[in-house]
Amino acid sequence: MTALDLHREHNTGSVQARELAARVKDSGVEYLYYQVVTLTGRVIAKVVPAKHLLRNLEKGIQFHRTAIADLQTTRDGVLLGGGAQAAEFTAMPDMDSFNVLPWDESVGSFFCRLYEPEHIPEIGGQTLATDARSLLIDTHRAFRDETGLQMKTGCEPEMSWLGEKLEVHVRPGASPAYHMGNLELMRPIYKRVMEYATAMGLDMIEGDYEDPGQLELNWMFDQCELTADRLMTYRMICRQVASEFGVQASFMPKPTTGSMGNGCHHNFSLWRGNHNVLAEPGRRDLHLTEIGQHALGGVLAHAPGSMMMMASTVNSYKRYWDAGLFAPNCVNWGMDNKTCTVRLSANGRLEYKIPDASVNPYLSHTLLLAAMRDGLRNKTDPGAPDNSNSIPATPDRSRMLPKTLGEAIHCFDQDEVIRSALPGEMAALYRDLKADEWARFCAVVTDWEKKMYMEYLP
Ligand SMILES: NC(=O)CC[C@H](N)C(=O)O
Repeated sequence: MTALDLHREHNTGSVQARELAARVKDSGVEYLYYQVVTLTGRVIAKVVPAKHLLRNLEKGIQFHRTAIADLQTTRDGVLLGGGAQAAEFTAMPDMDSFNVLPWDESVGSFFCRLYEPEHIPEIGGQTLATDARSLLIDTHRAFRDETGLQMKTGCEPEMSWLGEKLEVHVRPGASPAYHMGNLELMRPIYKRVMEYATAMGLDMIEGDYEDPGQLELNWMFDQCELTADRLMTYRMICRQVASEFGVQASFMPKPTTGSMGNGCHHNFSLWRGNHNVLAEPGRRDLHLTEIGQHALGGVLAHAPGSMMMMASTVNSYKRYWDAGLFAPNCVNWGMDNKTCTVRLSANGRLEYKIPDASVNPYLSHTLLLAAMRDGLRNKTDPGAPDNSNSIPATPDRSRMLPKTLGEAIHCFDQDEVIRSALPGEMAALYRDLKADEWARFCAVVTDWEKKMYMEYLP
């Protein structure tokens, strides 16, 4: 049986399938979005009238891959799906991802997993090698099988809301963070986002205003694959709310020079059943168990190698250059130390601060699992916690994180554990996309250069 057969069997034969069909029928949903997340974290979709649900659960939805550069697969260097072969791929809906759009309850949605179509010899019915969402689900399952542990995470997406009416005055030398007046300015927006998010299954827990226009809203931590889906849903909600209010919602990692960047810190913990193995039960002083230290050791050892995916755009790196604005720039960890790459933020919870708001959460979580598995296997020592209370402007070279996308590509190439955490074709495609992005950026003459050099006379 292929992976596609198994998915189909589940979508057609199970009690869940019958219940879902009844639920969709009763819900008044008339249209369904079949959503696919691409390698660079875009959501693409097809819409189908809901009366075809049973057919779609069985046969899936076909997408023409040549139109989707960030999902392309090749075989022996030849584009699969190009030319005469024109192989579409099959997107199979995950039934438990069903949701209804709160802003138009006649529309429902699913997230899908992707498969090679059945007629392609040898690989027909296998998972599409470039499907990061499937990769996370499979990697987490393998991690559980090997270690007996599962990863729970909570993401902290920061983002910028831009619009004339949202501009705030910042007194020179002061920070607008937590300012009540600023939060009030955002009230209609955060209320609408939280209303939609709650309706779509996110258990909202808190929110705050940070730098000008920057809002962070959090929801409850959960299994890592659910958190990843919810981050995608959250971004879609923000886009919708922005259009309702005529403003712009941006997840750009560093929208303004000199202001804080938009991070997306990942808080993670490891669980055996109901027990969080990062902490000793009942112990109150801040501590990290031996198993937690090994997992952390892996995360730190592979932080440079995974940065191409954690901070995946040219712009991402501007966040780390501004020492003092709480984005890390070297490989270190600390006990409740906000300047570090990983912070033990509470007993049982590690906060990984490299990922930014544009991250593909399926890739970031996959790489966290791969790095932790390596740390657990090798009992990697994370070193002593860093007690210094500032981000070094010039960190010790041996502990430096890559400071450009170009350097991050190089670090990825050097890290066998991280490269092999992705199927070969996915690693190659992602690297190509990023190398192309970096090369195109390097060729652009910026305003900064013009200001610096246009008038320069020796
Ligand atoms: N609240 C904070 O710790 C700020 C984080 C910071 N905005 C970042 O880029 O990661």
